[in-house]
Amino acid sequence: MEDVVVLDQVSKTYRDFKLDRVSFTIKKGYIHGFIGRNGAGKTTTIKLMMNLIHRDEGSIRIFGLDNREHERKIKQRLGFVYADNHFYDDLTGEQMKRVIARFYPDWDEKAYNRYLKMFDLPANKKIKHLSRGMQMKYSIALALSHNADLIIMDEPTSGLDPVVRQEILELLSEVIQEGEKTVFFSTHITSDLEQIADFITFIHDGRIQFSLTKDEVLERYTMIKGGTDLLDQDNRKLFIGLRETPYGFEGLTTEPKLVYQLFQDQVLYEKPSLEQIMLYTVKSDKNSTR
Ligand SMILES: Nc1ncnc2c1ncn2[C@@H]1O[C@H](COP(=O)(O)OP(=O)(O)OP(=O)(O)O)[C@@H](O)[C@H]1O
Repeated sequence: MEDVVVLDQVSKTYRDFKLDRVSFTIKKGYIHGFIGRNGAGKTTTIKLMMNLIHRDEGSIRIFGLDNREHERKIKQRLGFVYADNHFYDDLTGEQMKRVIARFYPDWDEKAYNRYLKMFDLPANKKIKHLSRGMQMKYSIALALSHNADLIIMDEPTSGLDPVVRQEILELLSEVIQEGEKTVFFSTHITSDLEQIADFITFIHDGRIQFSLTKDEVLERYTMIKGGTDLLDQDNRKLFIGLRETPYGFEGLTTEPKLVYQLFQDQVLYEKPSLEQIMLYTVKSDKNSTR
């Protein structure tokens, strides 16, 4: 598998936050999701990749090139979609397109018109008069129309209704079908990733918790449910995170075989959702830093 992006030990310190030695790779031809809570460091990481802010340490290579030394060359092959509308509000879609198209020798007018139609986007309406969903679709259409090999998006589906979100997810799946293009996007919406992501990187408090294929993530963790009377000081250590109620406990583990040796059929073994994995991993982190 070819690496499109390689982050190696990338750090950035703000007054109250440190992005701490972040390393992961993005593989060509796949959809790669980037999850984490508010303030975990997703936007900071993306800004570093886009060379919008300067890293303190580490290296970032995109298409095999250093992202600072070869910024222009890289950006010709890259489509970047922001969470908020960064277009000139008073321009119409058509006027905006003319501004953007000039920057890209590979601009594909036919593709642009096809995406406008596919997304049902009016070309002659002022951008400020488009809904949020439409603005997002418009940004994606622009990114795709200059034939970008890599699309990077910061929270593309947040604040959108389920129908528009689904349309965008389907489009992204279509984009990678031929194996030439790569999509990387950050989100809080784990169900979007369950649906379409091939790879998932999870960041918490400025540190990467894991960067794996979706199948590896789902195989790694097991959710155990049973009565709280089964728990003692020792076997609690088998769980990454535990939630106890008067009716029983629910715990996430990466050691289902050890749990089975102890509890066998006294507990239930279930596949966790990505959301549960995120919640329980974060919880355990809180406990360990107390
Ligand atoms: N320019 C800055 N100066 C100081 N602190 C900053 C700056 N930019 C971001 N931060 C801090 O860095 C932390 C990480 O922010 P970041 O925007 O990367 O998180 P995020 O994971 O994208 O969150 P969200 O999901 O809410 O967008 C936050 O605590 C934020 O306050």
